[in-house]
Amino acid sequence: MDRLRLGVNIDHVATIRNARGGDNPDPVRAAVMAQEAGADGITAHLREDRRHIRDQDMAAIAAAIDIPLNFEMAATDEMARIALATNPHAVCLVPERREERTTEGGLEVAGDANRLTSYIAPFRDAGARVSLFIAADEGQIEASARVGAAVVELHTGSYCDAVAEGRTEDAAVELERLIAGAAQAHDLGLEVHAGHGITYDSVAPLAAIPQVVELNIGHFIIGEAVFRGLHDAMGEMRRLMDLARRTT
Ligand SMILES: CC(=O)[C@@H](O)[C@H](O)COP(=O)(O)O
Ligand SMILES: NCC(=O)COP(=O)(O)O
Repeated sequence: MDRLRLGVNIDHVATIRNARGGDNPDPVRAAVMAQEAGADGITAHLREDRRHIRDQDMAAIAAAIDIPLNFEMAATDEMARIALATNPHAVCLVPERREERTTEGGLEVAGDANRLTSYIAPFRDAGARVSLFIAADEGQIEASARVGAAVVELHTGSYCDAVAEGRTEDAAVELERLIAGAAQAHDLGLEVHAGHGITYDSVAPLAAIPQVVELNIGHFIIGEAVFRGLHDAMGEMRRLMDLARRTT
């Protein structure tokens, strides 16, 4: 199997910065360090409420890195304007609710297919790969192919929560859902990514799904970097990913 790509999400460096205001710690520096430490891409989520990444961060990250930038955002007109001006390698459309603590559930694609088809078109024309952050649900996967996305990123949050909370039966059910979803998406011609809530404890079974070519991981890596540095935190994740890939 090909080497699995590791996209590092640096949102939560900005969360720490914003807790105090000012400029430190700088998410742009984190993006450059992650690149130096072997990240295959940088993911950043410009939320509508700007709770972590801000507009100027996105432009600065895009200018500072040489690896692909995956611009996560809600499918709004405001975000389309900003993202098209930033010219990212990829945009990943995610559902957003201001009251949520973190991204809950996947994007509703099946029920919003006409609007999303038109929304995606200018990104495709601009050469950006469009990814949809969805639950591993048959109808949403089928709709993602229909609206013209190139990529789906399967939401791994429920699986990772079950692993973290020791709910092994739930974890097994969620993992089966992700395995089936990855196969379906791949058969429909979609590139398959996965992400959300991934830790050292939950990464291996996800990395072993053969159709998954990229994992996007942020919160855990940034937290772990507090204790062991970004290079080591990423290195351990890389090691676990490569090991799982080799042993399948
Ligand atoms: C879509 C996704 O999974 C990430 O962008 C994540 O949402 C970032 O962290 P927050 O949800 O805490 O903003
Ligand atoms: N799209 C998922 C992502 O970028 C990382 O999510 P998390 O690891 O911060 O939960």
